[in-house]
Amino acid sequence: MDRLLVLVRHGQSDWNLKNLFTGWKDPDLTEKGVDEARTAGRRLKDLGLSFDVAYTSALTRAQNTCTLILEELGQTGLATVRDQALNERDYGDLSGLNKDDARARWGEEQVHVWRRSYDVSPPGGESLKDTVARVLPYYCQEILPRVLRGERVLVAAHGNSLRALVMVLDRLTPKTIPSMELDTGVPLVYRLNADSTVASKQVLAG
Ligand SMILES: O=C(O)[C@@H](CO)OP(=O)(O)O
Repeated sequence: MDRLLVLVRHGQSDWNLKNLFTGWKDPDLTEKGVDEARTAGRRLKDLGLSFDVAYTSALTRAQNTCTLILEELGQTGLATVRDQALNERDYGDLSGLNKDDARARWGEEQVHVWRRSYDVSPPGGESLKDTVARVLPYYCQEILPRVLRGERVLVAAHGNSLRALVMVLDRLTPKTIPSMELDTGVPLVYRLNADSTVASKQVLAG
């Protein structure tokens, strides 16, 4: 049985381009982001992949990425579940601030800790650990059972909500997760074993 799970971070957003902390704010894709989403769809199609269900967040940039991928696959109208459990990590008081301005104000090191550490939360926001605690139950209850039944599942979400999932799938640790980056619009193609561990992983980068 092909237990297929594809994770893809949304294409470039307007606030990615402007270098702003985004979190639960809701900017749309840039033109480049639209291209990245379409390219992701074409790469999946070139592999001969298609899906039985798609999951995305409650945020526009992920939803539109999902729609564009499905268009490229000729699967417009596929059953798609939108849930805020898959939203980006909430950046709290940092949301809307420029990342370079934040570095100038609080220092490179502190900003890196807020962005990439496992358990340090930005003021008013979620740490990656908090994000794992939100995303993982949703994955285990809603997504994983479908994959294990042999449904082919696409998840279009966000840098940090997907880092939370990849951390679990790839068995990364609080020490190794800080160096793990996800590029916009690059699908991660996982095949799972019956016990939900990873059988294979393919990164569909250029
Ligand atoms: O701003 C954000 O919400 C995220 C993703 O774009 O940024 P970072 O890579 O700094 O976690």
